[in-house]
Amino acid sequence: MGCRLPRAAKTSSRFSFSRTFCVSQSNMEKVVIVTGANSGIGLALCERLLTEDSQLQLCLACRNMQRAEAARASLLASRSSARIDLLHLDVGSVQSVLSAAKEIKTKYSRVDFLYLNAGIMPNPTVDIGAFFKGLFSRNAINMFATAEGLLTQQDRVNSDGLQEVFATNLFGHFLLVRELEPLLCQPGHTSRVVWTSSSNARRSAFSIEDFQHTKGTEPYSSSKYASDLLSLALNRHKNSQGLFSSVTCPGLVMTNLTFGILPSFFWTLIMPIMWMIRIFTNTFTLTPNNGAEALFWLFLQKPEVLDSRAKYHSLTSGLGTKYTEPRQMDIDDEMSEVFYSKLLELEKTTRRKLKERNADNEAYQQYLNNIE
Ligand SMILES: NC(=O)C1=CN([C@@H]2O[C@H](COP(=O)(O)OP(=O)(O)OC[C@H]3O[C@@H](n4cnc5c(N)ncnc54)[C@H](OP(=O)(O)O)[C@@H]3O)[C@@H](O)[C@H]2O)C=CC1
Ligand SMILES: CC(C)CCC[C@@H](C)[C@H]1CC[C@H]2C3=C(CC[C@]12C)[C@@]1(C)CCC(=O)[C@@H](C)[C@@H]1CC3
Repeated sequence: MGCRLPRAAKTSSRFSFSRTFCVSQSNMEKVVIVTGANSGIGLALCERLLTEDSQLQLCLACRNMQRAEAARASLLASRSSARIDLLHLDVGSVQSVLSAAKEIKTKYSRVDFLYLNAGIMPNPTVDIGAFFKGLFSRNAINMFATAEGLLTQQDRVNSDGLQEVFATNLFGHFLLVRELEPLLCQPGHTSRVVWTSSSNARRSAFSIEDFQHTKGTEPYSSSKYASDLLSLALNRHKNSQGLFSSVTCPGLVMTNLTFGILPSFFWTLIMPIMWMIRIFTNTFTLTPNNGAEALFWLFLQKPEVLDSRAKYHSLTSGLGTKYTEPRQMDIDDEMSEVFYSKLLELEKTTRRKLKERNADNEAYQQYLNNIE
């Protein structure tokens, strides 16, 4: 267990307002990109960031533009002068990541914070038997905090030929970081990448030989462990270029993702119990605002205070006080290094495949044009 951290001294200062952006954006205004910003923890984080720093250039990178518009409208409702851009990004699609990165590079000259928050847990199943067994064991608190042994998911292969959970929760984000390196690694400037991982990330669910988790039934847990490993590797490779990566766990938060685990009437039934459990476990943060605590707290920190081997947990006390606590991750340098090189390999093959696919499509289009 790590120590409880005080709320940091505010590092962001307020500067005169300027409406110009694009490449000419002022050196002082922070550019913050949040993936999966249209709901849940991502949206709550955006609210907190704008409340902290009204000069932010905030970019909501979302798959569903209708929901992104609604999110922007809700953010603007209380902060009409906020500077909020929308960007279409499906992190589960290689083509979409490359196009979005291109757009980011034309819009901004620098990225200060990149929150890699979008995530999925498709077709979850709860092992009710294991739940009741766990409930009366010494492991009960841990079970509520990590869902260990409780949850399985059904994954599938996406149109890029990748496992969907891996592609969305990890690889798309990795590719985005790779594409944005020129904006993230700038001389004399530090930039930050913040992953929304989970306490459900478990070494035993991850295999370096099967890092996409094609064989197991815990792709979510595996993908979150993969983000922990990757963050460590990014720090090793990129700190010297001014890029710092951190990992967070929002705790158990009631969002679309969790509401998708059990039927909604069930959640309504057990909600009073959930609020009671919160008295015994500080990981039941429950509201997106509480869940975003560690993500927001990291925004206020200087890179020098960060621990690349720690996961920053959003916690909420029984009385409702929210705070951030770093806890050491179960990761090792060797595995993170091997994983990093495997990701670089996969990046190469994926880019090559995409090029071939685009060339095939172009040739086919040409053929259609010729016979018309
Ligand atoms: N809720 C919890 O208890 C916990 C959540 N987390 C993590 O927090 C993160 C946010 O989830 P949470 O707020 O809970 O759930 P939500 O479902 O509310 O948010 C998930 C966000 O990710 C977006 N998203 C999903 N797939 C893609 C994609 N392919 N491309 C772009 N965006 C996508 C969703 O957009 P769309 O509207 O298009 O679906 C949505 O905005 C996730 O990474 C999750 O794993 C971690 C620990 C606990
Ligand atoms: C009576 C019922 C069978 C009660 C079932 C409760 C479970 C559905 C929850 C208990 C612990 C929860 C949990 C998560 C999901 C819902 C539970 C399994 C997460 C896995 C959600 C996503 C995360 O990333 C984790 C941090 C959560 C850990 C706890």
